[in-house]
Amino acid sequence: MTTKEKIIFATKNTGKIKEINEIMADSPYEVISMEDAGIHVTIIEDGTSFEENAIIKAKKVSEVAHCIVLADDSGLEVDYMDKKPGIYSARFGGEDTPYAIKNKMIIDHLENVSEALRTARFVCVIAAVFPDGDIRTSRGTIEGRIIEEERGQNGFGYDPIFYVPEYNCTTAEMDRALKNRISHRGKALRSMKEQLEERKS
Ligand SMILES: O=c1[nH]c(=O)c2ncn([C@@H]3O[C@H](COP(=O)(O)OP(=O)(O)OP(=O)(O)O)[C@@H](O)[C@H]3O)c2[nH]1
Ligand SMILES: [Mg+2]
Repeated sequence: MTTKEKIIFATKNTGKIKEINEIMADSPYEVISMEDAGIHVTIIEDGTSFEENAIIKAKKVSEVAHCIVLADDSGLEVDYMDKKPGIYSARFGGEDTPYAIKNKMIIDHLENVSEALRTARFVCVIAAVFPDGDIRTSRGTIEGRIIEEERGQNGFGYDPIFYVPEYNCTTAEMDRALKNRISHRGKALRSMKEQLEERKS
């Protein structure tokens, strides 16, 4: 039996952990959450881009880990809101505010805005920090638009209001495998998997 190389994922978001485990299931790595690795550090996300924040998270955990550390910084860019909430997506409307209310705030911002102007995208940047200090990043996006009411129960966060025209449904209405195949996180993580393999060879 070959043992898989351990990777720690520096996130506290259970929605992300679920998707990351699904996307990394067929990889030669065993992905462990920060919590399962017994790492409890406070991370201040004071970067000005997804890239900076992803690196801040991975570096912070890397200080107390002895293996590759990955981190995900992601968010929703709504074009009509000047790409907000963007890197502030988790904090938009208050960190502990339920997503039903956050989603309603975005819907209200876009009241009477025509379909053509309701474009948005999810962005995900994955950072890897290696034990030797090397740093890599990868980015994935998915384009869609904000609809006028929540639809669907899957996924997390803003998924119920993020409609993907090609599939005629929101990312909360998609089955998990489809979301992982086409999502910002799926794309960024698969590209990171390739970088991890390249670095090995
Ligand atoms: O509906 C969604 N479907 C997604 O697929 C998705 N990906 C990101 N987001 C939003 O962007 C924030 C990330 O902020 P974020 O990268 O700082 O993560 P976080 O604070 O939740 O956890 P951590 O990884 O920092 O510990 C999240 O909380 C969500 O609001 C998503 N919403
Ligand atoms: Mg965060």
